[in-house]
Amino acid sequence: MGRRKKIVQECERLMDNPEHIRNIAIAAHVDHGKTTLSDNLLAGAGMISEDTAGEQLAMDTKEDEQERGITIDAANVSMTHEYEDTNHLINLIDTPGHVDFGGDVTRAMRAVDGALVVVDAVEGAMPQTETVLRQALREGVKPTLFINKVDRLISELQEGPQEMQERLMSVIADVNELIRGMAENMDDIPEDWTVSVEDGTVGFGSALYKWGVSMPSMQRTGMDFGDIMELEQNDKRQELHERTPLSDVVLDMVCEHFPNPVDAQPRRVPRIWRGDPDTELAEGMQLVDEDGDVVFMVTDISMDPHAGEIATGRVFSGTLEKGQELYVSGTAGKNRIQSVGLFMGSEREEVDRVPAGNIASVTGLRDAIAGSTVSSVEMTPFESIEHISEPVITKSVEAQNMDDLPKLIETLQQVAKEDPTIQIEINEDTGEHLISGQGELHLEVITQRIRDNQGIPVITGEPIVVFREQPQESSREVEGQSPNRHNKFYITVEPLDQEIVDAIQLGEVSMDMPELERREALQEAGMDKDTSQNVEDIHRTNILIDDTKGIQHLNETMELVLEGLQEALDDGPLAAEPVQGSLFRLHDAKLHEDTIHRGPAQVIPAVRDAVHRALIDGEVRLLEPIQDVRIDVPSEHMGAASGEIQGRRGRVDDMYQEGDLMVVEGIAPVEEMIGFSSDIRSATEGRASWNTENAGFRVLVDNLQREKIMEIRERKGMKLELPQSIDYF
Ligand SMILES: Nc1nc2c(ncn2[C@@H]2O[C@H](COP(=O)(O)OP(=O)(O)OP(=O)(O)O)[C@@H](O)[C@H]2O)c(=O)[nH]1
Repeated sequence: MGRRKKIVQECERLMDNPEHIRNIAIAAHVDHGKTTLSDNLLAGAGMISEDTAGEQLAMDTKEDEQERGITIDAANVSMTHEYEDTNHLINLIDTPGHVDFGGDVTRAMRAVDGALVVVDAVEGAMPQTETVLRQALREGVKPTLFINKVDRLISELQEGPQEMQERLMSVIADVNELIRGMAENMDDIPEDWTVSVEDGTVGFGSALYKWGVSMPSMQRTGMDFGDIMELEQNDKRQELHERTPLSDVVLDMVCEHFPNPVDAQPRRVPRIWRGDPDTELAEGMQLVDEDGDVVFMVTDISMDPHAGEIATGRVFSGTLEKGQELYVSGTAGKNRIQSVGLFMGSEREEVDRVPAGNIASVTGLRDAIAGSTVSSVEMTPFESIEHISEPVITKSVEAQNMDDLPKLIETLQQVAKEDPTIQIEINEDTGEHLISGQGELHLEVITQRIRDNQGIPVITGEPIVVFREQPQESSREVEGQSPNRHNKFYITVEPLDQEIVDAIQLGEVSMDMPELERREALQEAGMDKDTSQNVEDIHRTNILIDDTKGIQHLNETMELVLEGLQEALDDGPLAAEPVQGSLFRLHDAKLHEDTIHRGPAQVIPAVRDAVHRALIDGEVRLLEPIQDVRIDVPSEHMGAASGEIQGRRGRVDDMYQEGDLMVVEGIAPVEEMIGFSSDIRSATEGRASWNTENAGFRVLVDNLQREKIMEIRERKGMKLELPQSIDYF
């Protein structure tokens, strides 16, 4: 029997014993070495050869990932590891580090109970380190730390023991400060989730040279830091690897410090599922009961040329088997499982069954999307997976040949299914479709995959940024009238407090939650009690409050009112961009006695009209997406680097020295950052490394408002005039 088959068999044997399972993700800032580390673990588990680990990048399976040298899709692998004389099953997900693919990280966290956060010893904790820690904690996933590239401190930077120790301690202190800050507001996160060398939740080493150490490993092998420095300095890396192999150190840490599903699920389930806790179904999830009802959360959808669409995710209860007919949340009817499997890096191995507590990949769930709840009985779905960042950039895609149009539409629908951080607008009339995503690279990768993998020649437009509209002040009460003049709505708007906007964005407040819970969450975010009791709708990050009393027929008309509100908010009054962060109050309404005269054709335009008028009266402005920018450069290029931010309508907030480099930090509009990569490279002779992170939306400066609004209106084929009563620019 082949080695691989043996590993699969061993995995199957261990799947029924949740105490010996660990579901983990490896996450980090881009280029800190996750994929090289994962390769080491695969080699340690005997799945790829020791020699090629780190060169082969077994987890970056797609051609474009190998070409670009970065991870784009999260990849799964199941492996076994012997710890304290017991074999353990480890289901591991390697996640992308580039900010554009953050959606994959968020989804991966739903499937796992532990996150190994990798930090580059030289660069230290970086913006993406903070983001992945936040993503982990929000899902109730326990972090541990691996400080990578320690070889560089020794061989390249030639640091002495004292200096090196100080640097490593400061990385640990930074990571702990982040964890403490985030966990402060999360009641169910245990206090001891900070990491420390002493308790073995921190490892150090070099993924490239395949060695690693931790306090327990040093005690076991008898090696200390002095031995390591000596071997590394004398280029005896092979010996170092043999005496203290990275994979053993990390996998021991995983088995010792990450919770198994039996420990994790009772804590995690209440955080991610709001169904009735006193049911058999809930009990099945709490106990990781393989004989319970099937509950499977899909965290990833991918396409396999042979097997078709594969849904990967976490089995929280019951056992997945071929032939089962399962409900898929948000869709009618059931889907039938065609096959059940495990991922072994790029390849999927079919197995007979996958019980609770494991990560499974199944085919046949044609209605599932990333985020679906799949179950044997109808149930409250899991909380939706909140993505930290909204799409900020859009590109149009058109098929070069009209004959390809149906295939292109199908492919775009598939893309939307696989990646919820993408938004797709399909326009069958013009054939010009819009893809919105997290950044230039995100869209580039998707369009390239449509071209290369699907073989559809497409024409793409220039990337354009996504805007928002928001009122800046409280409006007066305005009236909106129906075309037949028999129905009237009286509305005001005011800007919504940022704290409430954040709570909506983080999923802490939603219309899906029980009313009492929602009220409390809103009050906690600063809303007064009366207002919180009258919330009628939350759409995007806008709230409608019903302040009316005893108006006849309003209840039965409310659905149409909400439809009008939502339409008005999806296409704001300035440039038909989405409205955000506003609070509307319905003060009064006059409705016609007869239903016939207060149908959709009357009520929807009346409300839409009132909403837009209120926004205009509330000094609505265009908002543009901005990014935090951090550039690391040698000091002689510091001026050029800060110039690159300032020259883009940006602002430099801080400049300081870190090691032998200068760090320039600031913010700049996403629109101006298009093309930044090549400009910064040439401005600094390729010596800069940089990182950008989406940082929400900001009001566009006044002197660009009119110009930008007109530009967008023209692009959308709207009338080239400002909406009535906007004469204040
Ligand atoms: N010197 C040194 N280089 C390393 C080490 N680990 C990784 N690298 C190098 O760092 C670069 C990035 O490594 P990857 O493993 O691709 O990093 P990653 O975090 O997976 O990157 P993304 O998946 O793109 O986010 C590669 O050139 C590696 O060879 C290490 O321990 N020491």
